[in-house]
Amino acid sequence: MEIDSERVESSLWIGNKRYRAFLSGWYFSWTEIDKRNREKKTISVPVSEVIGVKEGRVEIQPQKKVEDTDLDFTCKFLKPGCPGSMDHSTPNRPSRPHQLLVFINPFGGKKRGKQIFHSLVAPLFELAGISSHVVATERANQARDYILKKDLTGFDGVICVGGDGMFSELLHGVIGRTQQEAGVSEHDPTVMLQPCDLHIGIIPAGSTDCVCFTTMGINDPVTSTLHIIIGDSQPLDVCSVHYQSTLVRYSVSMVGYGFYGDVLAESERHRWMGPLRYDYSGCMVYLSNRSYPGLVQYLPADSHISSPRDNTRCLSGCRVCSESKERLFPHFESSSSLYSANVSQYSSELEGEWVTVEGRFKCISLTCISSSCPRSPKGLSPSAHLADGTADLILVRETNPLGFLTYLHRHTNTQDQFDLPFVEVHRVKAVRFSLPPGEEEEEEEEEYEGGDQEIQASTESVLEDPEKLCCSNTAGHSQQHLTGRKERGNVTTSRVKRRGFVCGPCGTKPRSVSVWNCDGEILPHTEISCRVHGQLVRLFARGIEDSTMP
Ligand SMILES: Nc1ncnc2c1ncn2[C@@H]1O[C@H](COP(=O)(O)OP(=O)(O)OP(=O)(O)O)[C@@H](O)[C@H]1O
Repeated sequence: MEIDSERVESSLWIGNKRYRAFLSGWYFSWTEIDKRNREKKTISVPVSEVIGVKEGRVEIQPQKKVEDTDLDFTCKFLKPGCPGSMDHSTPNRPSRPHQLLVFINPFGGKKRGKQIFHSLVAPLFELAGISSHVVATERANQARDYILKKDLTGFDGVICVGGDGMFSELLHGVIGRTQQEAGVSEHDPTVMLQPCDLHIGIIPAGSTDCVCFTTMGINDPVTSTLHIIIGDSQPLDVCSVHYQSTLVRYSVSMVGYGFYGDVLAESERHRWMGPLRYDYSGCMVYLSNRSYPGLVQYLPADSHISSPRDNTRCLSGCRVCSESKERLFPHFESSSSLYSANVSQYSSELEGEWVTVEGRFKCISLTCISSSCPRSPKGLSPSAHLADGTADLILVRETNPLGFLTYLHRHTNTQDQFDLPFVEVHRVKAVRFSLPPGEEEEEEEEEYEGGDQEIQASTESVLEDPEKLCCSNTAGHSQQHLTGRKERGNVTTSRVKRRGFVCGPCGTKPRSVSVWNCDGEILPHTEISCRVHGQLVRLFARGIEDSTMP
């Protein structure tokens, strides 16, 4: 073996073939040598993409097997060109995590969370020398509360093994904790939230896994694990949803009113059906052919930078996202913390002229990301960016059932869902929704003093009778309600007027007010405001690579 300060060289045998191997600071390469000492093909792997090296012959899958032989070693690496392997031009060298906090939802998706973690993820973590503290959740919101309250010293990231609901728990925990530590109020919609240093990793084990699919291009636990191990870092925009001056929830994938709100409300009534309930409820709500009056105000994003109809895709190393960093963090200075200190408390991102749109809508959706999933590979807004500080606002006006079906169907094929006369899409930085005059929510002063059980009970009563959804103030399970309750002793709840006549194929009463579906949770308020926080959190991900593009 030859050693100099730059590189190490040695001969190597793989099976009965001889190779010459080189190890430099950045790359590990091996070149096959034939019997006449001629060099053949070279394989080169960036050292940053080596998962781990162990003495002996080691197999991990389908079962762990170690053959302890003196002269052998096993090197596991990301195969070049595979999902997760690094494009050599990728500028930032990631720093690898050493210790991770893992939350497994044993009941998410097909209830395979524990099995997925122990058979596919844990052996790779072990090989990579990553230690993990594993918590199998016993109740909803346990992961969020753990992140908010426990000592997280030493952890380089938090991982969820579950679906979008579990991701949302981690999102709320990480953002909430970061703001608590920075002394920033989450409730003030004008304040610039502190970006979060603690990375979030997603091992898909849910029903939809939309956030994982949108940020990786694939729902595959091993690919996700490899991104975590090599410490990939993908910033992500987050939308905060407020009711008056109270934070209600954070959202990444969808805040939807009308059709999407009604489908969620309907599906909650049919939980016993399992995942089938979404298809069933989708049909029922579609057949009821509802539309709702609304007054939408939005703050447009700079249309010179990008547009939701520019036919681009946000891919790994996206130029729009990387150039947005300077705009979003003008006072950024590199330091131990990602964007620490010196950030102005108030964002200039909220400057500009608001645009107002009034009408009747089949649905209104706001999404920070494309929100793709295996059933809708292009997603709600195919050209949305992961980290440009904007969201796409999609307004689908009242139309005939066939027109709306065409709109829905185009999410599943290659046709442009925005190329329809009743659909408009805008790239925005903030949105406000209110009911037009005459349709307002009637405010009734009611003491909001419920505990968890009361929230649960009120939710259940609403689910028994979906009509209550339009007149009740169902609280979701968000941190904001729980923490907010302490601060606001006298928050008013709202009741909403509705019209009482029967129509529609499923015989339900048409309502003048729908509900908001915020990443799969029903919001307790109708008149909300939303604001996009650019690059607020970081995922162990790299964005979608060309090779994995859906
Ligand atoms: N032990 C538990 N018991 C009951 N609910 C739980 C538990 N752990 C987590 N949860 C809640 O279950 C909800 C759904 O879980 P998860 O998102 O993992 O799966 P899913 O709903 O099947 O997938 P998706 O959200 O992708 O559709 C989450 O909102 C989470 O808060």
